[in-house]
Amino acid sequence: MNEEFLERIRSYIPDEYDAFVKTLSQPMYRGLRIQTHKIDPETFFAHAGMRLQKAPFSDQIYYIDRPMGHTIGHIAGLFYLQEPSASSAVTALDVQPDDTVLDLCAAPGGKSTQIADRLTSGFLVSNEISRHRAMTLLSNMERMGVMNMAVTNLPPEKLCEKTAEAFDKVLVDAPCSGEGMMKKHAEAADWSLARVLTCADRQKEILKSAYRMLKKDGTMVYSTCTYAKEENEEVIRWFLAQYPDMKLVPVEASFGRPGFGLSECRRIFPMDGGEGHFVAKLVKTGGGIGRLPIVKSDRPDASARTFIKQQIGRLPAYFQVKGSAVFAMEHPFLKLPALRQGIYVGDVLKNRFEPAHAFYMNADWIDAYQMKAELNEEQADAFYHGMPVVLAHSKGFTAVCVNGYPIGYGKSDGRQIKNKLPKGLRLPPHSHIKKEFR
Ligand SMILES: C[S@@+](CC[C@H](N)C(=O)[O-])C[C@H]1O[C@@H](n2cnc3c(N)ncnc32)[C@H](O)[C@@H]1O
Repeated sequence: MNEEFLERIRSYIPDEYDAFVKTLSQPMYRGLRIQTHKIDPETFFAHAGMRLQKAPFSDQIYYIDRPMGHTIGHIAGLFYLQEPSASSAVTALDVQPDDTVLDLCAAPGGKSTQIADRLTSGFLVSNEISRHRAMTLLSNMERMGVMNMAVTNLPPEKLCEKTAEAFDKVLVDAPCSGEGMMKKHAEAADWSLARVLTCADRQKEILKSAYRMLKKDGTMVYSTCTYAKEENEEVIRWFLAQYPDMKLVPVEASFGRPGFGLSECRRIFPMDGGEGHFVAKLVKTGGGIGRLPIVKSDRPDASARTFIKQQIGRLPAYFQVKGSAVFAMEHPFLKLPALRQGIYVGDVLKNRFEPAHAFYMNADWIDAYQMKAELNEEQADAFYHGMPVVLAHSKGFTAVCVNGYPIGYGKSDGRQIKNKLPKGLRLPPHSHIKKEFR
């Protein structure tokens, strides 16, 4: 481990330095956050046949001691695997069900899916500057079944041209030197002060745009997964000096410990039960109140409307049609260049409608799907390898479920269900769905 880095940690927490060093040779904390829009914790634990120990950073985050990807629960979007202390930032944001929220640095989506789990009539814009990472963000939003959202792939300064003062809540989970993730990422172990300072400059630039997008009386949370003061308290001090109408308020939480010299903030070290996070909460006392740029709803082709009514018994309030593709949600669509808005319902093709995988993953429609084929573990494993499933079922498109939770969809001919799982989501031949958390 880099000596200069360790010396800095010693200067931060002299009394706990030995305890900190000891944590560096221990395994990383792993967390599992239940997506309550899909499943309540009691039902989840009943299916899992076990209990997990709660972590202190948010309501639904638990410790796990083994990898939990490739399990049915994960594939169905019943939970998100998240470093436990990373869930602290959204706790501090205190999202209300009808909030309009911006997650400015959102990929791969741990905090965005956590925010979405707090919203009902509200709306989430999840932005990610890197195209590649934005695609991962989108696939996680689909897996977790988030509907009232836009995934954008814009530099913050471009996004704020379209959405000035439009958000009640803004999360800036800033790119950082990642000192708290050194055990996980080799590049974070390649520590240098120059890198810390470069990150601090970038964080300040991002905050300038974040400020512009926050409404008067809106709340901003700034977070990092690094211990460096230059990227944490010093960035906040700079921000408060630049924008006197931003007021630092206490993160009212029992996790972690106060920031260095800024007691309103929280710092989490590995001795506090997570790999490491910094969280600051600010309120904007000046400025104005803007609006999201909304567009009129489209009217999709009759084949799409008939299909949706058959499948979920009603029509969502808003649609967008782009070429053959139909998207839906319960919030108006935005005039914004986005990778995705709403749920991708499917495509109007010649004489028929072809649904999309995302249509069947919607967290809000789990009880609404009229066609559900229930698979056992063996059938689910075959399905996830792209195979057809031999199962008597009424003809037509159907959600394919385990314990009532969709993991994808297929088309039944009465005796067999043709597999419609997108190729990119299929498991390689030699790996298998793990039996736990089904
Ligand atoms: C700490 S990660 C975000 C993690 C995410 N919030 C989560 O919970 O899954 C920071 C993100 O900021 C993005 N980023 C990098 N440079 C940026 C910039 N100049 N403006 C905005 N975002 C940037 C990175 O690509 C990265 O995905």
